[in-house]
Amino acid sequence: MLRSQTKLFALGKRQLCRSMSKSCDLTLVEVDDKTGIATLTMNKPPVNSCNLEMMRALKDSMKQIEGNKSRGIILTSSNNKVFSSGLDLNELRNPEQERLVAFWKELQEMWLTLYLSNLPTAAAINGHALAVGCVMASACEYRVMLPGFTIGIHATKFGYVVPPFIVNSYLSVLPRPVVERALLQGKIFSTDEAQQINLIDEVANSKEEALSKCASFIGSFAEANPVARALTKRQLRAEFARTLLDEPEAELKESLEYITSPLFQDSLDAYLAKLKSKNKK
Ligand SMILES: CCCC/C=C/CC(=O)SCCNC(=O)CCNC(=O)[C@H](O)C(C)(C)COP(=O)(O)OP(=O)(O)OC[C@H]1O[C@@H](n2cnc3c(N)ncnc32)[C@H](O)[C@@H]1OP(=O)(O)O
Repeated sequence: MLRSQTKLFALGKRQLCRSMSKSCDLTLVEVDDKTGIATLTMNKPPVNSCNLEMMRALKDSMKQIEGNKSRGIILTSSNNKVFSSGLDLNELRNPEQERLVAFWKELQEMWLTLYLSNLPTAAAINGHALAVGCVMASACEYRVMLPGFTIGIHATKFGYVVPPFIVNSYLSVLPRPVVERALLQGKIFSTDEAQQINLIDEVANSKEEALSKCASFIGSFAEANPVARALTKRQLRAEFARTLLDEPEAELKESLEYITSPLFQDSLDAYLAKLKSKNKK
């Protein structure tokens, strides 16, 4: 570990995850030695779907970055077509109770860790960002997206009643009437549409440019006291995180009841069949 870190230091980069546990394969963390900004790359082929292990890896990586006194986090993907395809739908289909409980708790914790991170956060959206993929991007403080991709929360299209913390992720970025219409329609936005409604802040023409714009955003806090910044952010965001901070068990119970209902399971079956059949044509 020490030897590879030293070598990477010499190249001007610190790579944190090199020889860590297996979960690190799902995420890669690289800290720029000059700026102190960490790039957290989702790395779960084929489409960065979030299963239990992926969400645990994301949460652990974010905690590791915070503990390492980095100056900010840029969330991105190693797949140049897909930022994240959202929750792994296989986790929701005919789930085994114990795993489903662990899965949902991990989603709650991963979202809280990102949404309330002490550090400035930015998403370099270098591919489609669907459902929880969009939720993760919205939980960041800044979003830069590449052209020609899509972003949105389309849960109502496959029979899911959107939980309050996911609604709040949107509400912290978009005005209420826009959120209401987008969620009820299950609207997926193109990059241009997302920029028009301010779901994203900027468009970049390459991943490098997106990362650089995210780094500039994080750099804009150079003059702010990190503790004052972090506490003010927490204060501003606490209201939207309230359900999960105060009553995670109630939210868990409600979500589990819904996920295991025949109504949801039937819709999910139909949706998954459609998704799979696309590749057989
Ligand atoms: C219950 C929660 C509360 C409400 C919130 C909902 C949260 C969620 O996040 S649910 C997840 C919803 N996500 C989706 O509906 C995304 C579906 N995927 C796609 O539209 C496309 O895969 C893509 C645009 C992301 C990428 O397209 P591309 O052509 O590059 O890849 P594919 O050939 O479609 O996919 C490859 C492979 O991966 C499987 N897959 C894709 N997404 C998921 C997923 N979310 N969970 C599980 N599996 C997924 C897809 O079926 C393909 O599998 P096969 O190779 O076996 O056919």
